Amino acid sequence: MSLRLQMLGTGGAFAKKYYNNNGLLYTGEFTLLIDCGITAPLALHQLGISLDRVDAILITHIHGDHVGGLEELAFRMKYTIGRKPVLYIEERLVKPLWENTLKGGMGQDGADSLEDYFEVRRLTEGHPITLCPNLTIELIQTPHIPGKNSFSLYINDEVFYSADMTFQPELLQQLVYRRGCRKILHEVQLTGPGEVHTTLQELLSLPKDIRAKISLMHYGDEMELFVGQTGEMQFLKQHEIYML
Ligand SMILES: O=c1ccn([C@@H]2O[C@@H]3COP(=O)(O)O[C@H]3[C@H]2O)c(=O)[nH]1
Ligand SMILES: [Zn+2]
Ligand SMILES: [Zn+2]
Repeated sequence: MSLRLQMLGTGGAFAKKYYNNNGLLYTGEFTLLIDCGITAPLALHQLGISLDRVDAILITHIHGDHVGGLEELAFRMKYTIGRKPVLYIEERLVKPLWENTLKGGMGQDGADSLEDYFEVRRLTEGHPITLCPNLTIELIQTPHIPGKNSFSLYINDEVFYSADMTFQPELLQQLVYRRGCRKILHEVQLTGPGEVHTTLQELLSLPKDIRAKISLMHYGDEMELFVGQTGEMQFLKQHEIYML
């Protein structure tokens, strides 16, 4: 069965209408949660998806809209389901995720590491890993904020899912023209000066054949004002299921 993607949310860090930009990737036999932000537990609840149906979580980087739901998810798994969630995480994110984000709430009763709550599967950038027979993911490090590691995903050697990142036209061209990338799910900042994100104006400067492969996500609450102004690029919609 081919891959399907359902976004629990498609909003940027401060968006209220569209929830955090977190997605469920379905292979038919395996379900991966890509990022688990503050709104992820509520979004799963509203969709009627129990935590038990999530086989693994993968995080792209450490910001609240991407990891802020991990405490609730792991506590509920521990105390109500009795199972540790599988967590795919780039090796350089392990320490900061525990020491700087989760330890304050979850360090208790002798629990003092990420492994006390998760089945941790460490990833290395540039080394693809097969999560199940028809799902392979390669992490590609992409610039976001100086000093903060952030990793985009290259799925099954043909679909690019951007983490939060600044505009990287050479990477997008290399993926499309040299690696056969046929779909790009890309974050976008609609207003203001980008700085730590990729702006709509920057994406509009890409060649038309690349724009035609892009769907937009991680946008602000003003999204509707921009419908019709994004060229060939379409906004991903929350909850809709897309074939990848
Ligand atoms: O140097 C900085 C650092 C952060 N921020 C904001 O904080 C948000 C954190 O989540 P995000 O990465 O989805 O989006 C970020 C931006 O909205 C910023 O504008 N400039
Ligand atoms: Zn974000
Ligand atoms: Zn971020």
